[in-house]
Order: sequence, then C-alpha cells, then structure tokens
Amino acid sequence: MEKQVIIATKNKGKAKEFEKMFSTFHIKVKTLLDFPEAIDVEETGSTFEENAILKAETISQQYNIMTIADDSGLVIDALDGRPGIYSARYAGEEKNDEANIDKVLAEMIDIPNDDRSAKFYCALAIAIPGKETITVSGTCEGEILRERKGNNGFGYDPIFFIKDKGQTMAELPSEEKNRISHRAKAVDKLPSILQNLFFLGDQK
Ligand SMILES: O=c1[nH]c(=O)c2ncn([C@@H]3O[C@H](COP(=O)(O)OP(=O)(O)OP(=O)(O)O)[C@@H](O)[C@H]3O)c2[nH]1
Ligand SMILES: [Mg+2]
Repeated sequence: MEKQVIIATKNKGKAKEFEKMFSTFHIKVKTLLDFPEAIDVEETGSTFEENAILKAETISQQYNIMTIADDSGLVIDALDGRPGIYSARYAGEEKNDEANIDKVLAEMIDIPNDDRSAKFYCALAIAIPGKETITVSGTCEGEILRERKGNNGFGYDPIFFIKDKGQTMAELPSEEKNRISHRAKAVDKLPSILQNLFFLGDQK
C-alpha cells in the first residue's frame, strides 16, 4: 500500500517545497490545503519544536495517520533572535509576507552591514499514531539585505542573502533552495528515521 503522509501546513510556499522534496521518497503527500476542515492549531509553544509537535500530534490524532509538521522562521542576531517563532505574524495576524519584510527592514535601518547575520531555522515533528513523536531540525546561515532581491520562494526569502551563493534565497531557483535551505536540511534527516519506523513497525 502506498505510504500516506499529511504535512500539517497551510502555508502554500512550504506545501510546494514539501511536495517537491517528498516526490523522491515515493510517499504520497497531502497538506492541510487538502483538508479545509482540519483543526486550526493554535501555536502556543515557546519553541519551534513545541509548535511543530503541537501541529503534528493534533492532526495525526484527528486523521489517525502519520503527520509531519514544520515550524520555522527567521532568527536575526541584531534583533535578539526576532522574529523567531513569530515570523509568520511579525507584522500582524494577517501573516502578510510583504508587511513582515517591511517591519524587519525598518527595525534594521541603523544596523551596520557587518552586523546583519541571520539564520533560517526549521523544526520538523513526525507524529505517528501510537508512537513517540520525533523532531529533527535544519538551519541555513545568511544575512539580511537592505532591500528585496528576487521573486522565488516565499516569506523573507527576498532579503535573506546567502554568501557562498552570492544570491538571496528568492534569487535561487526552487530546486537549488530545496537543496540548501533549513527545510531541506531537516527533510534530509527523514529517510533514515522513516526507514527505521517503517522497517521496525509498519504503519497500521
Ligand atoms: O523567507 C522564508 N523562507 C522560508 O523558507 C521560510 N520558512 C519559514 N519562513 C517564515 O517563517 C514563517 C513560518 O511560520 P510557521 O512555521 O508558523 O508557518 P505558517 O504559519 O506560515 O504555516 P503553518 O505551517 O504553521 O501552517 C513563514 O510564514 C515565514 O514568514 C520562511 N521565510
Ligand atoms: Mg504557523
């Protein structure tokens, strides 16, 4: 039977990236964009991992199926780690990427060029009914530009500059982002975990 996994996200940018990355695992992926009636999980955790676990466990219990959730964000050193777990809503509940970028650029207007380091962080939680939830994570180092560059990706990608690429995350083609991003680095850790889980105890 083809393995089924729900990715507990409503974020279109993430959904696209997960569908592309999972196509190599021959696992059929659905996201919460396919389940409009899914519980809307309130992210009350104080860490990326806590929020990812909340999202994965709520949905895996609702549908009794293996669920992976991603909680991720942008952590800027000069802003004491902000926006962090509040990245999606940094400029307000409407989760507007453009407004989020504007707010970060305004807060960093006086930050010198040599103090604009940042990282993207992604925590994934894997919840399987009847088993212990597992988390993995990935990070991608970069720095924050003073203006947007590039139209690919989503969120803060246009202002996140990756030195050894000489480009922003939004200038990279999506295949390239899906090789080097914080999300890709976390997803890369899944095959060995899924192998063990499926090998040790086939999903019911
Ligand atoms: O430029 C970006 N490139 C990325 O690759 C990326 N990954 C995360 N983020 C930011 O962090 C928030 C996640 O917040 P988040 O994990 O709570 O997700 P979300 O609320 O958007 O959807 P959901 O997965 O919770 O349904 C997102 O909205 C973005 O602002 C990114 N920005
Ligand atoms: Mg969220």
